[in-house]
This record gives sequence, structure tokens and C-alpha cells, in this order.
Amino acid sequence: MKTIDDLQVAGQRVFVRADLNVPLDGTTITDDGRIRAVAPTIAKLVERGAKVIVASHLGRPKGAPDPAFSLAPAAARLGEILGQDVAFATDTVGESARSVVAGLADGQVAVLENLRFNAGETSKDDAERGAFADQLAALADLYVGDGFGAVHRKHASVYDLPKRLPHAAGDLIATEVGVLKKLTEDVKRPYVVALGGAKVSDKLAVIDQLIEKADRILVGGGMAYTFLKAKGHEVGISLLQEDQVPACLEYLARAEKRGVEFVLPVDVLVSAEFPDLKTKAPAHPGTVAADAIPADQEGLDIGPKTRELYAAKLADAGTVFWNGPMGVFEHPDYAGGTKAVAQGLLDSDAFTVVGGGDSAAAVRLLGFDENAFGHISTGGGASLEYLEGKTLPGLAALED
Ligand SMILES: Nc1ncnc2c1ncn2[C@@H]1O[C@H](COP(=O)(O)OP(=O)(O)OP(=O)(O)O)[C@@H](O)[C@H]1O
Ligand SMILES: O=C(O)[C@H](O)COP(=O)(O)O
Repeated sequence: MKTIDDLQVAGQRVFVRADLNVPLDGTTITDDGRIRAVAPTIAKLVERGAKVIVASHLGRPKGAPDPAFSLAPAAARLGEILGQDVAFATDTVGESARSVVAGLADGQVAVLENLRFNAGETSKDDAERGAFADQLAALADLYVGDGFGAVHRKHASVYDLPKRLPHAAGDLIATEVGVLKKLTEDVKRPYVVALGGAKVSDKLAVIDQLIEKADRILVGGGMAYTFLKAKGHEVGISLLQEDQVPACLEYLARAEKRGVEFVLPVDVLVSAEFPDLKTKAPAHPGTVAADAIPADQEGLDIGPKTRELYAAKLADAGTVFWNGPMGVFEHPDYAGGTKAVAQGLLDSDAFTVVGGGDSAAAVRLLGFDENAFGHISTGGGASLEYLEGKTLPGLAALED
């Protein structure tokens, strides 16, 4: 893979595909980790006299403009981090983008509006994606891929655009791949993987591969309920991927056969209502055994016994990879499980990797020192799929 050092960037329009998909409360960024992570690449290009065009997705808008998913707050924060003005285009490939890019002097930076406001970005149709990539390519001379969190997506800006422009990997991607590669080679054992979060359908399949690599798998967060259901328990109105129940059964059986310890919650915090994340009004959750979730309630965090159990299962680890909060950590009543697992990582002597936008944000928002972990990856789904050994479209395109 080429790096920025292999490109002559001075005076060139350089398109940087970043992952500025940060958590927002309205227009307030609650964790700017992903912006800070890509800023050094942008600063390097600025220093070398490039005209820098930064593009990213934010959230999952439906292929059309939606103000709730505007990248304007991220552009403003990037300007503060870089200590220089950052122009903002109110569209991605339209009049605003063209004129903002045309107005860039060497060493200046512009951010384009959310790539996913255009249906072509995420289209499954190669021609539609290609047509959008052509429009993006017209804005730039060179391409730098540095949105590690999105390299597992076969999207126009990630996969098709680098095929159209001379390209290189940015420093963030180079660092991420360097660290994660070590986890695919010889890891210090026991190798413990902790999985949670909400993107259940995306991430369940990863377990299929992890059973071949890990010694112990701890499951919490929204991920746990499909497994509890597979074990014959009722899960009330908890997050459930019904069509994956047979696959989960198969994973449990294979883990047992291979001697991989598969650990599920023994108790959970439940409520009839999803908590108010804005007011953070007390939620008064109940605590129930994992096999006794009431029909009208949902599991929103692992319970106190599970916290202790997971801490014990992390204590002797040689290596830990953790993706996905153990509960709805954004509300203080449901942050205990995520806190316990973060603390468990720190209390072990293991090499620890935390992956994912929300997982990394959780660690910081809950007051942990990010430098105390071995590596905090900006990619959740991306790091999981990398560890799975899959070819990631955004990395393959940079290698070509
Ligand atoms: N039991 C649960 N029910 C519903 N949502 C949950 C539950 N447990 C955790 N969550 C939610 O999961 C979300 C994070 O999941 P997600 O899979 O997006 O993790 P991530 O670290 O951001 O990874 P990625 O980078 O792939 O997005 C949080 O917003 C949290 O509130
Ligand atoms: O948060 C992430 O994992 C990345 O930004 C990718 O987002 P996506 O899952 O919406 O493609």
C-alpha cells in the first residue's frame, strides 16, 4: 500500500476519505475521537501545500439530504483541532462543492456535506455507485483513504473512487492495520473477545470466524439476546435478530466442540421503556436473571452478577479485543456493564484493543484514560471484519 509520502501533493487537490461519523447530541459532538484521529493526516497534507478536500458519511441517512445528519458540526470541530479555517460545502458534488473546492488555495481545507446524502454512495448497483464516484473524482487530483471505520463498506467514496485517482493510504489507516495485523498473527493467549453493541445483524457473522481464533468469547449489549433466545430463553422486547437464531445455535455448538468458552449474561437490567438519553431522567431498571426477562421489557445492560463474571473472565487474558458497549451506556443507569468491562481490560495484564466509534467514545465518556489501553481503534465493524480475515473493499482498493 502506498502512503502519503509516495504522493506529490503540493498544489494538488487531495480528496481525503475520512470517517467523521461521530456521536452527536443535536449539533453537539459528544466525542470527537474520530476527528482527532484523522487530523494528523490532514495537517500533514496542509503542511505539504495540498488543497485538502475532506469527505465522510455521518449516520445512516436515506440517500437524500437530512439536516439531522449534517457534517457541519464535524467541519467546525476539525477547524478547531487544526487551528485554521475550514470551508464547508453544503452539498457533496453540486454547485457548493465545486465552488468551495475551486476557491481552495494551497494549504487550505474544505469539508464536503455528508456523502450519504447521495444515493450513489451506498448503492448496490455498480453503475450507480460508479457514476457518483465519477462526480467525486472530478473534484480532485489525488485520493487518500483514511476512513478506517468505513473500509468494510463497498461504497463509492471508499471503493470506486480510489480506482479513478492516484491513491495512497493515510496515516490512520496505516496505524490501524499495523496494530490489528498483530492480532491476526501470534497473539498472547488466552485471547478473549468481548462483543456487544447494537449493530447485531452486521456483527453476528463475525463470531463464526472468531470461534476459530479466540479462546473465550464474552457477549453482551444488544448482541446477547439472539443468543439467549437460541438457548431457549424469552427475551421480551429486547433487540433480537430472529433470523439469526439458528446460526447462533450453531455457533454455540461449534464453540463447545472446539473448546472455546462462550460466555453469555447470567443477569440483565430491564425496563419497559428505552431510557431518555437527552434528559437522562432516572430509568429505575429492574434486575432479572437472563432466563427470566418479562415479556413486556427489554434488556438494556448486563446485570451485576454478569459484570463480576466478565471481569473474572478478563483477568487472566493475554490479549483482549473488545467491540460494542455492554449496554446503553449513554444513560448512567445502563453504563455499569460497559464500565465494568473497560475496567476489566485495564485490570488485566493483556494487550488490549478497543474497537468502534461508540465503544471508543464510551471509554472516554465514562472517564477512562484512553492511553491506558493498548490501542483504541476507530473502526468497529471494520476492525471486526479485518480480524475475521475478510478482504475489506476500502483496503483492497488502496492496494491496487
Ligand atoms: N441492550 C441494548 N439494547 C439496545 N442498544 C444497545 C444495547 N446495548 C448497547 N446498545 C447500544 O449500542 C450502541 C453501540 O453499538 P455499535 O454496534 O454501533 O458499536 P460501535 O462501537 O459504535 O461499533 P461501530 O463502530 O461498528 O458502529 C450504543 O449506542 C448503545 O446504546
Ligand atoms: O460507525 C461505524 O462503524 C462506521 O462509521 C461505519 O458506519 P456504518 O456502519 O453506518 O457503515
